[in-house]
Amino acid sequence: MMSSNRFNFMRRVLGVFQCRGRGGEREIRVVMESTLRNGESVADMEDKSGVGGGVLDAYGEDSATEDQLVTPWTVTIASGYTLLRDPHHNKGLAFSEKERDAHYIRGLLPPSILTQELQEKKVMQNLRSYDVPLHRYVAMMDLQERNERLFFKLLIDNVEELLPIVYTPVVGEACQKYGNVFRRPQGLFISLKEKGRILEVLKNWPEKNIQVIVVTDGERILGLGDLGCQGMGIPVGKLSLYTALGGVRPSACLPITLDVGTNNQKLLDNEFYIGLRQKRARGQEYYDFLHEFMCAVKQNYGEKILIQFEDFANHSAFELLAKYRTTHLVFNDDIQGTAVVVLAGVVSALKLVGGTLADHTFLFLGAGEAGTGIAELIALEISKKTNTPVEETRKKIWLVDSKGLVVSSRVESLQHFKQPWAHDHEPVKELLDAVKAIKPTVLIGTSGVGKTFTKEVIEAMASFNKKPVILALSNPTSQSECTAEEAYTWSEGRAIFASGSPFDPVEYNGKVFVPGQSNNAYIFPGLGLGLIMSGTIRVHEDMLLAASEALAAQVTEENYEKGLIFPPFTSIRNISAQIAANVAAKSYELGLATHLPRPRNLIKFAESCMYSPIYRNYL
Ligand SMILES: NC(=O)C1=CN([C@@H]2O[C@H](COP(=O)(O)OP(=O)(O)OC[C@H]3O[C@@H](n4cnc5c(N)ncnc54)[C@H](OP(=O)(O)O)[C@@H]3O)[C@@H](O)[C@H]2O)C=CC1
Ligand SMILES: CC(=O)C(=O)O
Ligand SMILES: [Mg+2]
Repeated sequence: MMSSNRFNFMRRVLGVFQCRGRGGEREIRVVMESTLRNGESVADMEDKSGVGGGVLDAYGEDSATEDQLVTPWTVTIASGYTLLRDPHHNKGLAFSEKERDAHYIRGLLPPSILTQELQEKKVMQNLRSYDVPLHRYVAMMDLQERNERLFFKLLIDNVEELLPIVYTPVVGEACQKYGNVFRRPQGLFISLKEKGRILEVLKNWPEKNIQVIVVTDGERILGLGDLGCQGMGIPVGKLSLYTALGGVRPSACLPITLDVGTNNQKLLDNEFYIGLRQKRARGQEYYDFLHEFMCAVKQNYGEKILIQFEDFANHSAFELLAKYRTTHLVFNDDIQGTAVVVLAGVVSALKLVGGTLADHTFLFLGAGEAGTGIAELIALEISKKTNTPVEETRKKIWLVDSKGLVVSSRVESLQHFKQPWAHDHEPVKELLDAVKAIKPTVLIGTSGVGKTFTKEVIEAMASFNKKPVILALSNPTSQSECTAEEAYTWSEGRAIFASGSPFDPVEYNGKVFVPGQSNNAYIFPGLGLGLIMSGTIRVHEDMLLAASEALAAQVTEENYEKGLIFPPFTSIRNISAQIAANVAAKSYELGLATHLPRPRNLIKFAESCMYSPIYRNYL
């Protein structure tokens, strides 16, 4: 039944496009015909989706019933100079002779025709010639604004080299200097000035079929603090990873910065600051503004729009997540995405250090979003695996904040998210003393403060652990609790180390150690794809555990031999497909998926959803 519906749907699409006979539409017709010509059965087609840029009921015409009103959209075709200026369609020197004639671009380009591969080689060569990392960032942003497919091809093919540019650490510097590097809008800026008109502002964004929003209010950008409106670099960077690492179509991604002011006086005094020049709105004014935003997003894009909260300060992050998790498809990357990646890393580390999760003792420096988020997911996983109440499994997890060890005598003055971690213990002020008192097997840095894992701290960890697990998660590199070199040297080459921002391999005593990157970038692209492709309406904690399991399963013997607890980013698209499939499977199991019927092979389905950056041929 479904097979013939899908088949009819395709026939109908063909009919519409043929009778209109417009160039841009003929392109879609060809895609459809070649799909059918590949000899795949109609049943195979059910395992494919339009999420990745193929077939979508973009204008709602196909899903509308006969008595519903639809907007009579017309498609205008970009040609000539406009085509060269349109980043979605521009191919630069890769336009063929035929395309140059058909689209009125002859003479607007020099005569040479390059392949996409040669263009890629040229851009990489140019990028590598810049010594200043920020210049590479600006060059990448320029490319994204000029030729989107080439940008994503570069990012996908050179992920380990370019991730540190478009993402941490360089994106951190870009945010600090965003006023200087800002060129063209890459997302929506919604400020307090737009209060009461947020829906109207959303409608100004040119793309209509948005599937994922990454939103920040800029108050805790990486470990760099309040960068106000200049935090925009983060949603832009995260969403470029949604496409490059997770295969979500770029046109379905919308970066948003909510500008509610900043308490960063340096920015307020900076003549190039791009945001509102006022102190942050707090309390009712802030939450009313956020509520208007959340309602407007749902009204404009529907129930299944995924909203990723990013780099909010913890005093709003926990509250927003708690408030909207039951009414919207939301997840907080810093609390939940980080937890998923770290749980996967710790589970893989067990292969190297032995024991089960329940056998280990965890100590965190930093009891905020990342710290308590990770702690809670580890406690939940142990609880599920050992059938022990989570109140019990929390007892082997300890946290240190800026005032020292989180203990029961402090409970009255602790923020609510720290309270479950206030165990009975005498007060301990310093991390080193806490390490000596608790004797953790796993030490995790989520403080946002660099250089806090001192020589003494690492040596103490190495004194009672054969293989201490040390995760310095704070970003960017300047805020990392220690460097890879410090971890390996001070532990005499015994540490199992990973960090939030990348470090180069380290040679110690004639052996090369390859540090892993423990970053939520492993998770949110695949998790998001899994939610989108299954039409999931709410995020459930079991989906987080499913994502974590999928990531841990991707670590190979070869990786372990190098001391790695994460697979390399070079296989991230495959990893994302596995994560997406596991997440979607859980969603179907929980009855939270609306894309029905459930595709039989979820991995194949995830792969078929993924955006490809290869140029299309224009007729
Ligand atoms: N690798 C990854 O994937 C991710 C990394 N991160 C990084 O983690 C860091 C923290 O983020 P997040 O948890 O959201 O931030 P929060 O602000 O929510 O938490 C920071 C925590 O660190 C504590 N802290 C601050 N200074 C010190 C200090 N000198 N000694 C001990 N504790 C201290 C704070 O204590 P108090 O509560 O007393 O103020 C707070 O508990 C950032 O650098 C961020 O980039 C975040 C998400 C993902
Ligand atoms: C990686 C990330 O989300 C952070 O540092 O905030
Ligand atoms: Mg973040």
